[in-house]
Amino acid sequence: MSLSVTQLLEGSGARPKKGLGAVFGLNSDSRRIEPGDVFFALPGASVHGNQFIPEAVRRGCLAIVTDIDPPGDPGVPVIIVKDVRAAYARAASRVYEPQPEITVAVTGTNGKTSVASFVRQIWTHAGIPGASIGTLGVDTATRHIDGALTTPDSRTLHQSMRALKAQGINHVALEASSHGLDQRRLDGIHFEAVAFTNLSRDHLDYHANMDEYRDAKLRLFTDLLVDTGPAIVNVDDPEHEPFMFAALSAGATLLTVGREGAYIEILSIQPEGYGQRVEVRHVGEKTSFHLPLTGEFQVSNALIAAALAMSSGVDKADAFPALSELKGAKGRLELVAEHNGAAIFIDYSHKPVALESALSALRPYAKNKLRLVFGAGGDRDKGKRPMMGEVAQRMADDVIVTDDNPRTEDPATIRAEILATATGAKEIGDRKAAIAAAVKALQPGDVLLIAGKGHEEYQIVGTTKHHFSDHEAVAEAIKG
Ligand SMILES: CC(=O)N[C@H]1[C@@H](OP(=O)(O)OP(=O)(O)OC[C@H]2O[C@@H](n3ccc(=O)[nH]c3=O)[C@H](O)[C@@H]2O)O[C@H](CO)[C@@H](O)[C@@H]1O[C@H](C)C(=O)N[C@@H](C)C(=O)N[C@H](CCC(=O)O)C(=O)O
Ligand SMILES: Nc1ncnc2c1ncn2[C@@H]1O[C@H](COP(=O)(O)OP(=O)(O)OP(=O)(O)O)[C@@H](O)[C@H]1O
Ligand SMILES: N[C@H](CCC[C@H](N)C(=O)O)C(=O)O
Ligand SMILES: [Mg+2]
Repeated sequence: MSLSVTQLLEGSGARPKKGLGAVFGLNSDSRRIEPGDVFFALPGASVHGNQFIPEAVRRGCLAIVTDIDPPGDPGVPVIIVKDVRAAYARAASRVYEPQPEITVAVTGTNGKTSVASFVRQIWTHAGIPGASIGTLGVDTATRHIDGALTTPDSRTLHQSMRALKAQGINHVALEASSHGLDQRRLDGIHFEAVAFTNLSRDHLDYHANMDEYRDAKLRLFTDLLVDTGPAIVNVDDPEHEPFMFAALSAGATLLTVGREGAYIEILSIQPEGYGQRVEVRHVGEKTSFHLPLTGEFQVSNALIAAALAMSSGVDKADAFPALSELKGAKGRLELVAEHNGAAIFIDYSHKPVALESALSALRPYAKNKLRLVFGAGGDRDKGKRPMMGEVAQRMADDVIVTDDNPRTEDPATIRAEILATATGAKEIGDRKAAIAAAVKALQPGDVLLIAGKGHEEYQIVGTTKHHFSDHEAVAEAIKG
């Protein structure tokens, strides 16, 4: 379908001159402009896209949309809008039509990937073809495509969604990251239902403080939900109130979930093997089910997912039974092997509260020692490092501090920042060697947690991405 620039920018406040040709496509990266595209020059974290206007023009862009007057005369029409990131997102949703009609989104510091995956699995169980988009990439019941960001760039996102629609998929569950919300990557979507899992420290390298981090996440509730749509809030999280009030003031239908939940109330949780038996009350009616996942936090994730699924077309009669069939997202407290009478788990905890949740979930299974191998990513929030060291020191019996993705930082400095609080830990920088040493040390009754990289199949050192998989490192260590 071809659009005019006016149609592309509807709602942005701009009044483009008449007579511009039909838009071929759009891009915010000058290096990828094709003839007939509109170039959206965005205010970036490091540079302003206006710098790249000459390149975009050279490559044949039809017009430029930006938020401040660019220097000189670029030679093509320039359209100034107030919020160019939001305009870009809305334009992408129009250019890549048709889009799936039912979209839901989850935000929060931990649990987004798990919830999005669970919603997709519940839809599938109920006979609804669905997809999840987030940290893992784009997933349907039968296909997986790797992704780069948790919340993709608007253009990539809407292209992926159009491809899903073409496969007959009308239901999509999305992860809304704070970067994604702050950068308006999702502003082309009106969500059918939204959810909040929890809030704790993360990304303070990007957001100035916790208030700004929270405000970015609140946008999902205040700006992106359809009128009166369901807003699901985990009321067991100490930070839930602002989300509850945001939902109410936005006129949303508030659905609370948790031990204190009114929509889904958790009545009891009992361990059943590595899984758990859960009893809940859903709108007055009691239901019990086996959740085949380790960790109480997964109960919260599963129930939030059930609430999102029931808010987007799934019957209660299908939603709760589906929870007994859930598969954990890859590398989310995943039992990967049993060796010498010990259990080995891989988990994506790379934030203090996530690490704490994972260790406390595993403690009951450690008849002997609870062992931990972990590190912290470079070029990311440095404040997380001593906090994670403190959690490790307090909650694990044996700790090896190793490398995560050092990126452009000195790996030894990152380790030292963790070791400052994990004073009893050993240090083995090479992650493969650290995993081998931890596996070798396993005694019957031990539990080993390898934290931080979860599903990742790479390690970023400097700016190079090397192949690396915790799963493979464990398998090799077991083989000896
Ligand atoms: C800090 C951050 O979020 N950066 C994202 C942001 O880039 P930016 O605005 O900083 O870009 P910039 O380099 O300043 O450039 C400004 C503009 O000039 C354009 N440009 C640049 C160079 C050029 O030659 N020509 C050109 O047109 C750029 O395309 C951009 O539009 O917008 C880009 C396009 O959407 C993203 O790819 C990029 O993600 C980077 C790669 C990234 O690593 N982001 C991470 C931190 C992130 O977003 N993580 C979250 C949370 C993860 C989680 O908790 O799960 C995520 O959603 O993944
Ligand atoms: N509800 C929860 N409460 C506390 N910790 C959790 C919760 N859900 C998951 N975790 C922890 O956080 C880790 C990441 O989980 P998940 O990938 O589902 O979250 P996410 O929000 O998508 O994270 P990211 O922002 O890194 O993509 C898990 O491996 C686990 O350690
Ligand atoms: N989306 C997150 C992932 C972190 C994963 C961890 N392994 C690390 O490299 O810090 C980020 O980019 O901050
Ligand atoms: Mg995620």
